[in-house]
Amino acid sequence: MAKKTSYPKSDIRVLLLEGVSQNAVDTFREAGYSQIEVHDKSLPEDELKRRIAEAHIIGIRSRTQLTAEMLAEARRLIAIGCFCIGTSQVDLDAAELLGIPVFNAPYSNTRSVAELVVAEAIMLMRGIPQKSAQCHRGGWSKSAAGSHEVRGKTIGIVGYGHIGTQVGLIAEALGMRVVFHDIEAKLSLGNAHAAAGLDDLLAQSDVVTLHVPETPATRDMIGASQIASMRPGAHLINASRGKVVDIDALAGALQSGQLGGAAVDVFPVEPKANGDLFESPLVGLDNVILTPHIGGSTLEAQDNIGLEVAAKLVRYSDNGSTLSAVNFPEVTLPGHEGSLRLLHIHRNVPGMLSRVNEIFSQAGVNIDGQFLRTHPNVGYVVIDVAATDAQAVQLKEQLAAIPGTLRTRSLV
Ligand SMILES: NC(=O)C1=CN([C@@H]2O[C@H](COP(=O)(O)OP(=O)(O)OC[C@H]3O[C@@H](n4cnc5c(N)ncnc54)[C@H](O)[C@@H]3O)[C@@H](O)[C@H]2O)C=CC1
Ligand SMILES: O=C(O)C(=O)COP(=O)(O)O
Repeated sequence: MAKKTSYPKSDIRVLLLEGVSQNAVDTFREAGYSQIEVHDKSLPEDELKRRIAEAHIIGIRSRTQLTAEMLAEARRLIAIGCFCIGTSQVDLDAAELLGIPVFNAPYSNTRSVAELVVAEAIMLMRGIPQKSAQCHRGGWSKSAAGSHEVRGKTIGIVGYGHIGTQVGLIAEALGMRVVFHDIEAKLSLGNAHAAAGLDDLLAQSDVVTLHVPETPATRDMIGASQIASMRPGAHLINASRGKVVDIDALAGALQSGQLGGAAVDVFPVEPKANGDLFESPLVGLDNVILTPHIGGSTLEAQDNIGLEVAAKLVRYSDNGSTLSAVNFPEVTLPGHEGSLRLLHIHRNVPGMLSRVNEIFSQAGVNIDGQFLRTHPNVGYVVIDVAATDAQAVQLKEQLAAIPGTLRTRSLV
């Protein structure tokens, strides 16, 4: 009998890195996938190149860099799962042009980051990092000098998205005044209000917290001149991405006392694995809370992320749905029981759909359903047909031969 599916489930290799939750493994197993390789850290570049060449599905967190060069090795890869929120570690455009959708978990660790940030705001405003460091060294300095309640103080949130809004709501419940800055117009939650701009926010905040993604526009968005616009003795929290802050400028401002303190969870360069040496100009500064990129690292968040991203990957692999892909035309698909489903991912050039349909009309095969979405560069069309096994193989080959085709798959 001719082979009807591009990849029967038993042949699909799933590679999960960076200690992705067991929930993800269970989700794949329950869906009938058996070839699941799990690593508790990211892989060195050479090894990753070898492993990714064999994988059909890869799951990573924030450490694994999937550059265009790395993706060029991924000849069999059909989908990428970022088991986190940020996706800047993946070259999303390169993945799209290879016909590979990328999925993430846009909300599952939001609350974990927000709770940590608000706790850090309290710690910083009480001078706890310095006081704790002194006690650890045998010192004792009981004093109220420089210690403040957060009640009535202003928290400035840069990036009022999922995390930023949660921080705002929790901070307001503690009696803080909340101002925010975002490049998009945002609905203010509670009594929060939009600052006139970044400088305005910096000038009125006792604590500034960053919740923007890493983009060309946010790189070094907090440098020496922005720090100079902050209130003398104010505090900075960064649990977004390391490259958003000029870390040398921050270290200078903390040493000089221009800033009162900082809490930093993310760094321009982070160790690849637990146990690797961590180096930063902030090391040794008593007024800084340093954490090893654990904003989203709670058991609750990791369990939810494992379920959410694995379910999206399974759904795409089994059914073709790309709902909530971050780089790809989004198609929500019904089940296709009884039909052959063909997926055709192509460069978005004029005339592609008519070439696709021509193949079915010439083969005398009726189309039961068709779904199309396009992005500026890439189009994704899904065609459900009643076809014999022999027709299925031929149709897929013909679709693959259309110039501009990036990838085809067939699902039964
Ligand atoms: N430390 C950790 O473990 C974690 C860190 N993160 C980081 O936090 C970031 C934010 O996460 P979410 O709130 O879920 O993202 P989100 O996409 O919901 O919100 C980001 C907000 O930033 C705004 N923004 C983008 N560029 C901006 C600019 N140049 N200036 C001002 N605002 C700008 C956007 O309009 C959006 O409202 C993620 O991209 C990720 O890098 C996320 C989870 C865990
Ligand atoms: O969700 C994110 O963007 C994070 O930064 C968390 O990354 P992690 O999964 O802890 O490597």
